[in-house]
Parts: sequence; structure tokens; C-alpha cells
Amino acid sequence: MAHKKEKTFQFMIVGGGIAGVTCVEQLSSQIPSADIALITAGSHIKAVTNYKQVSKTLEEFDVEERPSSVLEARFPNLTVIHPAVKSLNTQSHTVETADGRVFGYEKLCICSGGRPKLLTQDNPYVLGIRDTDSAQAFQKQLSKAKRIVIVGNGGIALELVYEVEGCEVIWAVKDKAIGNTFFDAGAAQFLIPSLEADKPERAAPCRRPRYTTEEPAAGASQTFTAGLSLPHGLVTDLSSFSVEYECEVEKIFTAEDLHNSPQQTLRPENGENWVCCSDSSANLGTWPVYILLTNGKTFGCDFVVSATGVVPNTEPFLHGNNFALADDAGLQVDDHMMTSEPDVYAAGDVCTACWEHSPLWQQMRLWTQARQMGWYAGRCMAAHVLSEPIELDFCFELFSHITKFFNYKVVLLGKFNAQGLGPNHELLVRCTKGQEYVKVVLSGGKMVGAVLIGETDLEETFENLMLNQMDLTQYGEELLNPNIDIEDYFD
Ligand SMILES: Cc1cc2nc3c(=O)[nH]c(=O)nc-3n(C[C@H](O)[C@H](O)[C@H](O)COP(=O)(O)OP(=O)(O)OC[C@H]3O[C@@H](n4cnc5c(N)ncnc54)[C@H](O)[C@@H]3O)c2cc1C
Ligand SMILES: NC(=O)C1=CN([C@@H]2O[C@H](COP(=O)(O)OP(=O)(O)OC[C@H]3O[C@@H](n4cnc5c(N)ncnc54)[C@H](OP(=O)(O)O)[C@@H]3O)[C@@H](O)[C@H]2O)C=CC1
Repeated sequence: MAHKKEKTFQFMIVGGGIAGVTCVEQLSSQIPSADIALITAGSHIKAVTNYKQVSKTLEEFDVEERPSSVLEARFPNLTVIHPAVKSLNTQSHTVETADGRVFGYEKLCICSGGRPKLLTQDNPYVLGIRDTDSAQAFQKQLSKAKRIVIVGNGGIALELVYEVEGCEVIWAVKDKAIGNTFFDAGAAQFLIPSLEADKPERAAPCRRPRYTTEEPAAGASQTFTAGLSLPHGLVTDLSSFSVEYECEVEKIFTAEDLHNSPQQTLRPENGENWVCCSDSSANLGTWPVYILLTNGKTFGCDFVVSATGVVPNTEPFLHGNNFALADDAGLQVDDHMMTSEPDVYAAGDVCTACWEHSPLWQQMRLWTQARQMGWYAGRCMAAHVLSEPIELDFCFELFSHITKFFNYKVVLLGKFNAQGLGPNHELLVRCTKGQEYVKVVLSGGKMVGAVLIGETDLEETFENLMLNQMDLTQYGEELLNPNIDIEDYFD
């Protein structure tokens, strides 16, 4: 670093997402006199609003983007610095920003988040969604699209397939059921009818008609075809929605690529006759981009959404240091959120929790965990400066997540998908179509996980049963008997 150091801060945080902002808030409240810098790439920061502690470990809040000046107004000792960090030198305890300024730190917390793990880089027809800018780019493209293909089976895909309207959606998933990151095939089956129903908030006239469903055969696609006879002039696009199960992407190519290799024969997609490009060139070039799946089908579309997870954002600014990285490329952190480099902490999507986890907790890259890690990292940084002891926070005892999919409240607790339990577990399921889906995971007679979809009101009781690890063997299936008030039962 050739430039002169402008100033050294006692605490420096890189990244204005949930983790970074919560870390700033925590440090500022613990050591109000501390000199803190927040260096972030954009002009806006992410703020937690309407925070609500639902139970011992479950929390709910909204996330809002706000100008970073709002944070500076709240904390007089905070300096927000733009633009992004270009490089970090852990030996000299300095960072250099993209505009060439150099700042020193005593303790640093890296909260640079993650970026979409795209199917392919630099293809303008393959979009990832990460932040406001990419969401706006997606919306712009969507407004003109007739058909899109969504690849991936996690949170973003689940949200998109429910929200996208007015265009045909083909959803390609690797698995036998939808939403495998969050639930099992039973829950998927419970949720699928929501894709056919009119959405509660939708005002007439609806842009996507009602759908009828067909059960998928193993490895087949499930198609929801338009089931309404539409009044003339109201809706012109008979859009449809279909899932291609158990397949991955073999190739993404443009019409130009097809012209260049005309002997390439591609199997026809559902209901269309253009794709066998060697003998039917009539429709060649109709779509800007084509996607060939491993089930042999090729779909033309306006663009492909790559909803295939995130990779920790460590490149390129952490190069040249000796950070220990986990298998998922996250910065390894210990139970004090410390990386392998001295005085450097990390929190949120960029890090991988490498302490010995509680048997009922796992890391998932979510808002809640970004907030909890940012908060705990702030506490650890302050405790180290003040030479106070600190123990791993209680929030890492039990995995918990509240969210909404297909307009249902979804609560996930503990090893909700029996993660890491092997065959050594038992499942209890209660399901009322269109109302609720309750799944409990038991291991050795104790409750270790649950998926609660709908207004089940069971989260607090189940959370307690998991935290106290009571032996439930004697209750058997009665645990989910809807006629028993389980809350009173275990009071
Ligand atoms: C489309 C989408 C929807 C989601 N929906 C949900 C949901 O409903 N519920 C949920 O729990 N989770 C959701 N998530 C996941 C959640 O957004 C993340 O887990 C969470 O935001 C991670 O927070 P973070 O602070 O670690 O990182 P981020 O929020 O990604 O923030 C990283 C920050 O670092 C900054 N930065 C990056 N590099 C640099 C650099 N070199 N120098 C300076 N600053 C830098 C960025 O500008 C940004 O401000 C969603 C994710 C996506 C992409
Ligand atoms: N409401 C909520 O809680 C929401 C949370 N999020 C979070 O935001 C982050 C980003 O979301 P998202 O991108 O959906 O990530 P997720 O990690 O949730 O899901 C990624 C999905 O893509 C699959 N996948 C990975 N690589 C490929 C590939 N090459 N081909 C086909 N499928 C692939 C994964 O399968 P496999 O697991 O088998 O690798 C997984 O099903 C996640 O951390 C997610 O938890 C996002 C939206 C909503």
C-alpha cells in the first residue's frame, strides 16, 4: 500500500448489510466512546426494523435499506466510509478503499456478505438476485418476458415461483420435490396447491390464470396448465407453470450458437415443435436464450434465473492474507467470531461457523443468523478490548427460522430436515390440507427438529421440548394429536 494512512480506528467494520450494521450498533452501545468506521460499497445500509423476539430463540424482523447517513446520525462516533475496500493487509492492520485511501484499524470485522453462485458468469441472459440493484434489473427484464426458466430449489426460487406473474415459468430442480433446502417432500406436496390457487393479495383482473395440477411421475415434470376460460380481451397470455424435477443444467446457449452448429439435435420441449434445430429452423431464434437440461429437454426463454445459492464474498479484497477458508469458501470463524488472522473477526454470509456446533444448530445463510452473528461479533470485539470473558451466545443453541413461503407462515426448528441424523430418527407428521403441515423429528425419543407450516401455534412448546430434551417416548403419536392442547400438556 503506497498511500499514506489517513486515520486508525479502534473498530472497523467492512460491509453495511445486516451483519455489519448490527455489529456497529452493538459496539456503539457497549463502548459509546469508541471510534468506529463502517466501510461499505453502496450508499445504503440494511437496517433491522420491527424486531420482535417471538420466543427464546425465534425472532422476527423486517429488513429495510436506508441511507448510511441515518446510521451516522444515530452514532456520533461512527464514520461511514465509501467506496468498497479494495485490499486488506492484516499485517499492517490497514485497508485500502477503491479510491486509494488507506485506513488503519485495531480490530476489524469483515461482514461483506455473499454473492450469487451463478450457473455461468458473464452471460447477460443468466440473472442472479442479490440486492436492490439486481432485483430491479430482474424486474425490468421480467416486465418484457414471456417465459423464464428458474434454476435452483432454495429460498429465492420458492419466492419467485410464487410471486412472478404474467409470464410462463419453468422451474428446474435437482431434487424429487420442491424446496429441498427448507423442507421435505411431504411439505412440498402440502404447498404445491398454493401455486394453483389465486393469491390472496391479487386484485382482479389477474394476469396469471388459475391452474390445474397433475401429479408428477418419478423423474417427470409436473405441469400446471391454465384452467380458466378467459373472457375475450382480458388476459391474452395463457401462461403456465411447470416443474422439471431431478434435472440439472447441461448447457445454456443462444440462437446464434444453434445456427453455428446446425447438426445439433435437441429434443422438443413440452407442446412446442421448434427445437429439433437440424430440421425445423422456422422458429429458430425465437428466444434470446436456450437451456438444455440433463433430462434431455431444451427450453427457449427470455432469461434464466440462477437461484443456485451464494458464495461468501471474499474476492478479491482479501487476497494476499492467510485466512483459513472452510469447504464452502467462507472465512472460518471460531466461537468468538475470530478468523485465523489476528484482530480480524467475521460475521454473516461471508463466514463459516467452525466451532463445535450445538447438536440442534446449523449454519444457514439467513437474515436472522447475519443479525445474530453481527451482534455476537460486536460483543466479542468489545469484550476482548475490555478484557471481559465471553461465552458463545444462547442463540446458537437451537436453529430457528421464521419465514413465509407461498403465503404460509413457516417455522423451522433444530434439525428440521433430520440433517446429519442418518437413519437414526423417527418422523411424526400431521397435515390438514390447505391449513397446516406439522412435522416433528425425534431421535432417541427426544424432539430434535420440527417444520411448522401454517398458524400451528406450536413453535414455543416445541422449542421448549427441544431445548430441555425431555424424553417423549411415552407420548408417541399423541404428541401431534390435534385434540390435545399440547401447551397445557407440557406446562
Ligand atoms: C433475493 C434474496 C432474498 C432473501 N430473502 C431472505 C429472507 O426472506 N429471509 C432470510 O432470512 N434471508 C434471506 N436472504 C438471505 C439474507 O439476505 C442474507 O443471509 C443476509 O442478508 C446476509 O447478511 P450479511 O450482512 O452477511 O451480508 P449482505 O446483506 O450481503 O451485506 C454485505 C455488505 O457488504 C458490502 N460489501 C461487499 N464487499 C465489500 C467490500 N469489498 N468493501 C466494502 N463493502 C463491501 C455490501 O455492499 C453489503 O453492504 C435473502 C437473500 C437474497 C439474495
Ligand atoms: N425466506 C427465506 O428464508 C429466504 C432465504 N433466502 C436465502 O438467501 C440465500 C440465497 O438463496 P438461494 O439462491 O435460493 O440459495 P439456497 O442455498 O437457498 O438454494 C440454492 C439451491 O440451488 C441448488 N443448486 C446449487 N447449485 C445448483 C446447480 N448447479 N444446478 C441446479 N441447482 C443448484 C441447491 O441444491 P443443493 O442444496 O442440492 O446444492 C439449492 O436447492 C440462501 O442463503 C437462502 O437461504 C433466500 C430467499 C428467501
